[in-house]
Order: sequence, then structure tokens, then C-alpha cells
Amino acid sequence: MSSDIAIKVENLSKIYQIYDRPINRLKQSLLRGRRKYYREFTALNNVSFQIRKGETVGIIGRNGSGKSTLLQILAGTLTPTSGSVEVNGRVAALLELGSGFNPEFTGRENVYMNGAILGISKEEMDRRFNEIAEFADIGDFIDQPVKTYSSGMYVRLAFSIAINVDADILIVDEALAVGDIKFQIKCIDKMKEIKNKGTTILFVSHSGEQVKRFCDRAIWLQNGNVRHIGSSSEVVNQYEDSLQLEMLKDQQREVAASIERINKNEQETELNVDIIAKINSVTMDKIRIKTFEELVVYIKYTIFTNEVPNFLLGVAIYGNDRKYIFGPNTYLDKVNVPKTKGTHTVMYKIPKVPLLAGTYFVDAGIFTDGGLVCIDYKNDVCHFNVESDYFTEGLVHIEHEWRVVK
Ligand SMILES: Nc1ncnc2c1ncn2[C@@H]1O[C@H](COP(=O)(O)OP(=O)(O)OP(=O)(O)O)[C@@H](O)[C@H]1O
Repeated sequence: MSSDIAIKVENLSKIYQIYDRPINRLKQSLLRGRRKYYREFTALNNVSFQIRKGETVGIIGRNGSGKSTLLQILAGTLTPTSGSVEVNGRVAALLELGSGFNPEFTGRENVYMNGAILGISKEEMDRRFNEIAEFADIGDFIDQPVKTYSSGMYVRLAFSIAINVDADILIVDEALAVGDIKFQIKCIDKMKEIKNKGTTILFVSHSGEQVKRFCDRAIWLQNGNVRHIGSSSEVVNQYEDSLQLEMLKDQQREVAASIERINKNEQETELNVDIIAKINSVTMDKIRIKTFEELVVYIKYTIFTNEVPNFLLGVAIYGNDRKYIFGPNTYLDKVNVPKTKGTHTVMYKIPKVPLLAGTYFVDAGIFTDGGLVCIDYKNDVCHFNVESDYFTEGLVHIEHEWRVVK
């Protein structure tokens, strides 16, 4: 393995054997392979990647996507079914709660035991002990058996050991979510310090923001497969978009069913009543854009009467929480659009969209009388995703400046 590579994973797979009943496990071990008493579940499927020394890499994915399985294999606490893992350097791992400590031993004893596992001598641990105890800040509990600890105390001590043993590679599995905010800040500061010292860090987090801020790159696992590897903001944005899209698909299924019902009613209305106009379609050139790129929406509508006086068209953009962001109309903008009989298409363009990463929804409506009377309105008729590099935070980019005044 090249000397600047810290971790090299090639075609790594982990298949768990799932026994529906405990007795089946026994039967399997007694009858050794003559019959299969288990189902197989692929938790990792042909995963390959490399991590350079000094890199901080975030691992993201939905529950059950294989993140913990991967970290456990990298930390050496789980064996893979196939594939290879090469780790260059000493690993300190902070895995799920409950691993790494003997519950009957005191905190102090566990500190020394963990040190021994990492190949650190007793004398060396004597030198480091105070720093570890101070960082964990669990007071007299350090001399109590670990089984009496709260989950918060447990994480404090485990984290304190992991970051005070000068490991080359630090592996952290979602542990920060357990500690209190003050401790989380302390840990992040310490991890930054370690990162600046050149330690390679692998980090599972459910917080996209945390990964964007802290990691250079990210790996997105989906059903045990690597869906994407890249810069952390790019991967997190794509992952979050996909979560939004899944939510959206559910919503759209519901909307499609209700549109079908409405269309049926409309057809009946068209047959019976003289409707004056309707929106035929709302489409977009691109549904995936970057911040400051152009957004184009086409609204096609039909007017059935000779003319609709004071006709106006509006397009509104909403956030995914149905927060109203922007909704101009042709009346307020003093723009003339066709209002006579026939089918017309109007383009609505935002030349430089200032929105930051996320999924946004478009409504379109046609009205008369300055918007007082609604002729037809399409709710959430289409959506688009904005991707942005991690250059600022919030919903939109607002021009601004900083100045030191004193
Ligand atoms: N010992 C096991 N036996 C059988 N299946 C397992 C075992 N450990 C994990 N799995 C399954 O493997 C899949 C991946 O689990 P893993 O814990 O790696 O996912 P994860 O991405 O870390 O999830 P989470 O975010 O919920 O912690 C899950 O479907 C889980 O149920």
C-alpha cells in the first residue's frame, strides 16, 4: 500500500446470517453445512475506497445502510465475509456504546486495559491518565465500575481515551450524539486539534451539517453499497436531496391520486359549465441547479372565452416546509401576458437563483382582478433541487459585507 494511504478497502462484503429461532443456530453448528438454517443478509456489498493519511472522512446513510458494520470491520472488531482491508497505523475507535469496556472494571482499570489493547505501556498510560480523566470530567466515578455509568459518562470516558492515545487513525461512530452540548463542543474542538495534527479521522454522523463542516470527503452508503464518494458538501447535498425526493415521491403519489380526482371533476365541469381558463401544464428546463444558476419555468394555459379582463399569472416558490419564499405575478410586475382565447405559454425566469441547497416547490396560478379572483391554481406542481458548495449557511444568499469598526 502506498505510504500516503491510511485505509484501503477493496471489494469488502459482509453477509450476516440471520437465524429466525435460536435453536436453528445450534442445529446449524451441529449439522455443519448439510442444511441451511439461516437467511443471509448482505450488510456491505463490494465496498471499495481509499483514505489518504490526514484526511477526515464522513460516512453517511440511512439507518441500516451498513455504516456501523463498516466501522467495526475497519476497527478490527468484526471480520468481513470477503474482500480486504488494509489499515496503515494505530487505530483508536469509538464504536457503539457498550463495546470496548469491561462493565465490571472501574473507569481507571478500563483506561489501562484500553491502553494495553492499543499497545501502550503502563508507564505511558500513567503519564496520560490525568489528561484522560480530566477530559472525561466524570469526577469520582472514574473509580467506580463502568456498569454504574450513565450513557453520557460512558461516552465521555470512551471518547477521552480515544483522543488521548495519539492514534494515527480515529474512528468515531455517532458517539457525539450522546453527550451534552458542552461536551460535544469540547469533543469537536479536540477533534479539530487532532485533525490539524494530521490524524486520519473517520466519522459516522446523521448530521449533514456536521459532516460538511468537519470532513474533507464523505462516503454515502445505501443498502450496503457505496452510492457516492466525493467532497463532503457535494455528497451530503446529494444524500439530503435523495431523502427529500423519497419524501416527495410519497407526497406525489398522494397528490397524483387527488389530481386524478380533480381532473375527473374538471372534465365534468367543462362539459357542464362554461369555464373561462385553465392551466394546462407547468414545466421546467432543469430540476437540478446550482446556487446562482438560472431557473426557467414554462406555464401553458388555455383561455376559453374571447378575453379575460385583468388577467394575471403568478408563480410562487416554497421551501420543503411549505415556507413561502417568493411569489411575483404579472400584475405586480406590470407585465402583459396573453388574455384572449387560445392556448398560450409564458416563460418565467430567475436569472440567478440565490437559494441555497435544498428542495423547493413551485405553485402556479391564473387570476383576474389583480389576483382577487382565482381562475385556476396548481399547488406543488413541480419541484427543483438546488445544490451549493459549502460557502455559507441558511436559505438564501444575501449580499453582505463585514467591516471591523473598532
Ligand atoms: N449481527 C447482526 N446480525 C444480523 N444482521 C445484522 C447484524 N448487525 C447488523 N445487521 C444488519 O445489517 C444492516 C446494517 O447495519 P449497520 O448497523 O451497519 O447499519 P448502520 O448504517 O450503522 O445503521 P444505524 O444508522 O441505524 O446505526 C442492518 O439492516 C442491520 O439490521
